[in-house]
Amino acid sequence: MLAGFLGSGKTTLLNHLLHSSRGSRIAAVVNDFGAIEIDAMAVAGQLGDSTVSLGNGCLCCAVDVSELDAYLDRLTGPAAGIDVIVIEASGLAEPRELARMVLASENPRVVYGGLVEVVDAAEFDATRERHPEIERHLRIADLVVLNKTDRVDAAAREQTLGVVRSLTDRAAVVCASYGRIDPELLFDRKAVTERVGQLSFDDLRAHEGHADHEHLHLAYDSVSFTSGMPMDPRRTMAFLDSRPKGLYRIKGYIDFGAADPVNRYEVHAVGRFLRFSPEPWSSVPATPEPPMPGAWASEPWASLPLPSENWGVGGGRFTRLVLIGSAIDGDALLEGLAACRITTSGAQEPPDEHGMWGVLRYVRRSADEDDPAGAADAGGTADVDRGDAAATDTDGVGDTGSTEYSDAGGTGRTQAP
Ligand SMILES: Nc1nc2c(ncn2[C@@H]2O[C@H](COP(=O)(O)OP(=O)(O)OP(=O)(O)O)[C@@H](O)[C@H]2O)c(=O)[nH]1
Repeated sequence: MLAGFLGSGKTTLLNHLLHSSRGSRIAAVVNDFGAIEIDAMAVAGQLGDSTVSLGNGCLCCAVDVSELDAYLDRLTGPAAGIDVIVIEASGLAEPRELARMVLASENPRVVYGGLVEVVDAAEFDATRERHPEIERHLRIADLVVLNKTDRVDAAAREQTLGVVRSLTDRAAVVCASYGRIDPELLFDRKAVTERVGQLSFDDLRAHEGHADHEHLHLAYDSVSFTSGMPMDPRRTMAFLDSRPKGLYRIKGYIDFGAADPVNRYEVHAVGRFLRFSPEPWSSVPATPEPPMPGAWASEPWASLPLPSENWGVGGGRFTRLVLIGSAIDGDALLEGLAACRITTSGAQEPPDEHGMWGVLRYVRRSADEDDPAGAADAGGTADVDRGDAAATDTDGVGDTGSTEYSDAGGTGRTQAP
C-alpha cells in the first residue's frame, strides 16, 4: 500500500518501481481523488492491462469494497502472472482503512505487504501543522520514504528526518529523490501473522465503526476541468500565479495550442511548487472520445451546447486538470480556467510569440539538473517554488476579461465523500 499526502511523490515512486522491478511483475491499483484520473493516466501505458483505476473519491470510504476485491481477484489470477500489487492511495486517504480493506479480502493469494508512507521533505512541516493526522499515518507505516530531499538542504533534511523518525513506530525511514528507492525494500513479502506490519489486528478491529471526522479528505474538495479548446499560456500562468492558498494541489495536462503545437504540458503544483514537463503529442495515445461526458451535468456551463463538433479541435487534444484544496471556491476556479481558454475567434489570431515564456520558466532546461538519472521526466523538467513566480511575465492578466463560453470546455466538480 502506497500512501502519502497530496503531491508527496507516490505516482513518481510507483513509476520508479515499474521501471526497476528487476523481473518482478507488478500491477498497480490507482485511487484518484478527483473526477479525472490523472494518476491512473500517468501510470497507465507503463502497465497496460495491469493498471486498474478506482475512480473518484477516497478508497478508504468506499461503501462497496467489492470493486477492490474484484480487481484483486483479477490481478492475482494465475493467468495474470503478477507477483506484487501496489495500491496507490489518493493523497487524502486514510491508510489504516485501506489496510483493513486489503486484509478483509478472502482471496488466499492476497498477502498484505505493508504500508509505505511517502513524505514530502520540503512540505512536511507545513503539512503536519495543518494536518496533525499525518503523525498517525507515520505511526502505522512500515516504511517511510522521505522524498524530495533534493528540494531541501542537508541541515533541513537531517532535521526533518529526526522528526519523522521520532513519529514512526518501528518503520524504516529512507531518504529519496524522485522516489528512487531500492525495490527490494518493498518486495520482501511478509507472512500474515498476528501483527500485520505496524498494525495489529486489535488496532484494526478497534477502528471499526471509525469516526469519519478523522479523515483528511473530508476537509478537501476537488474540481476537475476538461477543455477541448487550447489554453492561452499567459492567462494560464496568471491563473496559476494567483492561485489561492487553499488550493494545495493541481495536476494534469495542458494543451497550449499554437503556442506549442508539438508538446502537451504535464503540470504539477504542490503547495508553492510549480512545474511543467513538456511531452510530445506524438507520444500521447489519441483520446477516442470526449473524456468525462457526465461532468457537464452539475456545472454552470451545463446550459452550454455540448461540444460535439469542437472535441478534437487540434486533433483530439485536450486539457485536463484536477484541482484539490481546502476551502476553495470551486466555481470561481473553474470560471478562472474557462477564461484561460482560447476561444474560437481567438484561435484565428496568430500565436503570441512570447506567450510561452512564463510557462518555460517552470521547465527545467537540463534533465540532469536535479534529476541525475533523468528517469523521472524524460522531457526535461524544472522545479520552481511559487515564490519565484513573482518574476513571471504576467502581461496577459488583462486578457482574462474577454471570455466566451461558446466552446468545448468541460468541467466537473466533486464534493469530498
Ligand atoms: N524535486 C522533486 N520533485 C519531485 C520528487 N518526487 C516527485 N516530484 C514531483 O512532485 C510532483 C508530484 O509528484 P506525484 O508523484 O504526482 O505526487 P503524488 O503523491 O502522486 O500526488 P497526488 O496523487 O496528487 O497525491 C511532480 O511534479 C513530481 O515530478 C522529488 O523527489 N524531487
